[in-house]
Amino acid sequence: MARVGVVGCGQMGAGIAEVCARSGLDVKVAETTGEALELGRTRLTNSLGKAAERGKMTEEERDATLARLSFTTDLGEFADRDLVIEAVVENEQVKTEIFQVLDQVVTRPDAILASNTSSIPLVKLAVATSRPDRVIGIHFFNPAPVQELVELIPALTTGEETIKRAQALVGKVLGKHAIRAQDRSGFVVNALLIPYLLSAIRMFESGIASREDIDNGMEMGCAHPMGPLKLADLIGLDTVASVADSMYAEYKEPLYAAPPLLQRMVDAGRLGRKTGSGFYTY
Ligand SMILES: CC(=O)CC(=O)SCCNC(=O)CCNC(=O)[C@H](O)C(C)(C)COP(=O)(O)OP(=O)(O)OC[C@H]1O[C@@H](n2cnc3c(N)ncnc32)[C@H](O)[C@@H]1OP(=O)(O)O
Ligand SMILES: NC(=O)C1=CN([C@@H]2O[C@H](COP(=O)(O)OP(=O)(O)OC[C@H]3O[C@@H](n4cnc5c(N)ncnc54)[C@H](OP(=O)(O)O)[C@@H]3O)[C@@H](O)[C@H]2O)C=CC1
Repeated sequence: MARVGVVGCGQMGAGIAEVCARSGLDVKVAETTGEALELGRTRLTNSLGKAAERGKMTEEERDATLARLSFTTDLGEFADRDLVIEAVVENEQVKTEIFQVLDQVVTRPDAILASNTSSIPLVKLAVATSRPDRVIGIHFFNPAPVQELVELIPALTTGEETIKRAQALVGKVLGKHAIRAQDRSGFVVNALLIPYLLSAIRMFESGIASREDIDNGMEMGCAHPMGPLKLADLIGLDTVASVADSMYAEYKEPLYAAPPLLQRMVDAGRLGRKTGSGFYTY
């Protein structure tokens, strides 16, 4: 799998593209507009600069990584890709439409179409294509260049060969640790993490403690690298709400229901770090 396509260059798309290019793969990244592409390119270049500054790679390696990356606003340029990883907004309709387009444009018969979705059932994306045996969830964690884990989520339709190839890519090529989960909304990590984040938001909303005390509680009391409200801001409050909605739709359990404050913050465009304001100001 030498040629990879990444759709979406937001925080996850940029991180996934960086991870793949750092592992020696030829990576093409697609965004909808030139403006979004420039933002994504800057995000990626800054992250590589930080990696070089922190001694995670040499300046030569950084430049070689950048040389393996190309950018486009035309998904038609993905014809020769061996693997495409979709990382656009957590919206089933948008993702389904992208899978339909990818199915048309990616011409290699053995090419795999993967999604970085956090919660949308993979089978829904698989059946939108003519190759449901070659669709799989490859779910990275934020920030992708730093977190070691990747969840592999085969849909009911995914073939064994696709699972084997995805597993080899994640472990041998990208050097990440893969865990397998069934195609149930939230998989392993978000099924545990999202109710925790929602509980913290409910705790804040009901005035039990300040945002700082909630976050310090989990950072200093449980050695989490960041407290739940800071983490929700890192993930993006729109994404947290969408993941909660998908999980609520799947399980109908109150613990997955997005609290009103989360919904109002999304309505207000306070999405966390990516918009400069969420539970904190950045
Ligand atoms: C929603 C979903 O579907 C799933 C999800 O992703 S849920 C979210 C999962 N993510 C988390 O839980 C994040 C929790 N937070 C953390 O892990 C940390 O706070 C953090 C990594 C985000 C930032 O940590 P920090 O210590 O404040 O930042 P920073 O010092 O810049 O970086 C931490 C390490 O990563 C390295 N790093 C940072 N950027 C890097 C890059 N682009 N490339 C390589 N390494 C990098 C740093 O060098 C540092 O490594 P050392 O400890 O060896 O020096
Ligand atoms: N945030 C996180 O911590 C994690 C998120 N995920 C998953 O990764 C995916 C992306 O999340 P994240 O990167 O955080 O979100 P962001 O909001 O940072 O980025 C989403 C990107 O998708 C782009 N986009 C939207 N529609 C299209 C389209 N039709 N074609 C191409 N690009 C498009 C957006 O561009 P524009 O701004 O121009 O609309 C934006 O750049 C989601 O499925 C999410 O659930 C998985 C793991 C962790």
